[in-house]
Amino acid sequence: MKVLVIGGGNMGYTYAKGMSKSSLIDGEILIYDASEVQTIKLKKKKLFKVCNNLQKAVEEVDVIFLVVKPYHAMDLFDTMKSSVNQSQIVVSLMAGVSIEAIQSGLGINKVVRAMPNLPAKVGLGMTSYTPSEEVSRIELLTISKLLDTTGEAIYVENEMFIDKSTGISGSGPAYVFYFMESMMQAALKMGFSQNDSKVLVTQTFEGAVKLFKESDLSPTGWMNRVASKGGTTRAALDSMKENKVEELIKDAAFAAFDRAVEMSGKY
Ligand SMILES: NC(=O)C1=CN([C@@H]2O[C@H](COP(=O)(O)OP(=O)(O)OC[C@H]3O[C@@H](n4cnc5c(N)ncnc54)[C@H](O)[C@@H]3O)[C@@H](O)[C@H]2O)C=CC1
Ligand SMILES: O=C(O)[C@@H]1CCC=N1
Repeated sequence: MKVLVIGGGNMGYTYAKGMSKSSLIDGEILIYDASEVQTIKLKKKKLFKVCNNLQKAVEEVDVIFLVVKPYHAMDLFDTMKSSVNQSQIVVSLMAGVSIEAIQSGLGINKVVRAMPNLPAKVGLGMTSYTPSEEVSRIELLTISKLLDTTGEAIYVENEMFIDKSTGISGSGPAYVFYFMESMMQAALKMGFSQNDSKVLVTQTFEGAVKLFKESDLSPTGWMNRVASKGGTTRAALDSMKENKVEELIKDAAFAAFDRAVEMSGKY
């Protein structure tokens, strides 16, 4: 199977790199980026066949990944439209661009919409995906195997769940970094060095995630294991409760979901 990735930035490069290890790929992954600077950078990596002619590249492949920013989608569709064909599968990693917009923009039917996340860079990505009805089961299985190369991939029932997973896993790494930054700032304020603050916080996150993954205990169950009655953790958790931190985090995730829905109406 021949695969072309369009848009070789953060996500496009990461997914192309992950997929290039897959035995499903016939030869090298083709990659195209509209920016000359990015094209030079991609060529230096020597991992893919970097293309200069988009139309020619589109005609050569079975599967096309769209990994440009949503606001570049329409221009890209106009450039590609005359080169795509009905047997090709188009996989979009773009937030907030609907399957219908892709089908009508390109004049094709087989579309898989997916929501990736940045930890795919280290093989720990989380991708959700959903197909248009014209994609067969076998074709979907193939696409899911490609997405699996970057971490975990789950099928979701419909596009609303793609927008929902944008609010949880797509944007989610930024919420985790926000929490990490806040804890690092607290550590610095207490007098720890930059380096010690980083180590204290990173190891705490990594350890907590590993504990959680390796057991059936809920997050509340684990919180109760850390917190002693009348102790330090309870003081912190009470402070978070009083400040309604849980509500604020939920609001943030819904703000991202709402924005994804709003964008889908726009593009
Ligand atoms: N960065 C993230 O954490 C996540 C990003 N996404 C989605 O991934 C998509 C790409 O995001 P990033 O990789 O972060 O952006 P990016 O800006 O790093 O990469 C986009 C690339 O597309 C290229 N480009 C622009 N117009 C083009 C065209 N017409 N043809 C070919 N290449 C073109 C740009 O030169 C750039 O290298 C977005 O649609 C975003 O919604 C989804 C989930 C997470
Ligand atoms: O912020 C964005 O729009 C993209 C989608 C999810 C993460 N980054």
